[in-house]
Amino acid sequence: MSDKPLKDRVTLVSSDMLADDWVPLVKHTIDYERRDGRRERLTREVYNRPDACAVLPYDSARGTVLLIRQLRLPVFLKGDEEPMWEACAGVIENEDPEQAITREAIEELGYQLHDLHLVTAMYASPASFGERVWCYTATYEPSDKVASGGGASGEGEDIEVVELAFDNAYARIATGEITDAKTILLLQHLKLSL
Ligand SMILES: Nc1nc2c(ncn2[C@@H]2O[C@H](COP(=O)(O)OP(=O)(O)O[C@H]3O[C@H](CO)[C@@H](O)[C@H](O)[C@@H]3O)[C@@H](O)[C@H]2O)c(=O)[nH]1
Ligand SMILES: [Mg+2]
Repeated sequence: MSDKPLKDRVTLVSSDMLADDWVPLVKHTIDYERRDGRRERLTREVYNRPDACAVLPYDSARGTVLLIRQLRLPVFLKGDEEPMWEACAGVIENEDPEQAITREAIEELGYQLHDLHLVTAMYASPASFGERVWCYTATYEPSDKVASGGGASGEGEDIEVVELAFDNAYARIATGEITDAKTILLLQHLKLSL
């Protein structure tokens, strides 16, 4: 078996743009040297979504968390027709991840959060997306509500903010109601840290 590092076994041959509307979808052709030394030519399609951030806010005095619900079209089209349960999340624009999640929390939840804690920066679906999601927990209390939340209606966002007892939210993983990976990760992280 080869002990060459991966970077010396991958050669980019070509990159063809298949779509470039919302974000680019690019078909890459590479020459790949397998671990056994054999060479092969592969194609892989990469959907270049930007990095993102997500947050699970927790009020320890009341034992509650804030989640959101909204339409996610790929999920809806697969037949999961209830609004998706998720942690507040958004794309990182020209800002650092903490600034991004602070902004998203005000836009989507209507809350100014405190004690941001980075749990992990994960690749949610690495076969097709280079997108890395910076996942945070945070604290909040009722007096931190500073805006209406709900997302940017001008951009088609229609976000329902739901406050739940943590145990109620956590139980919805087992029932199959909560299926979003970053949300499950954050709820499980909080469960382990309580
Ligand atoms: N025109 C157009 N607009 C889009 C499209 N996809 C998303 N948008 C708009 O782009 C904005 C993105 O909102 P954000 O809050 O920044 O991102 P998000 O949709 O919540 O996505 C976040 O969560 C996803 C699920 O975990 C992540 O995949 C994503 O990277 C990000 O973290 C929304 O206004 C949405 O309407 C599209 O294909 N076309
Ligand atoms: Mg969002």
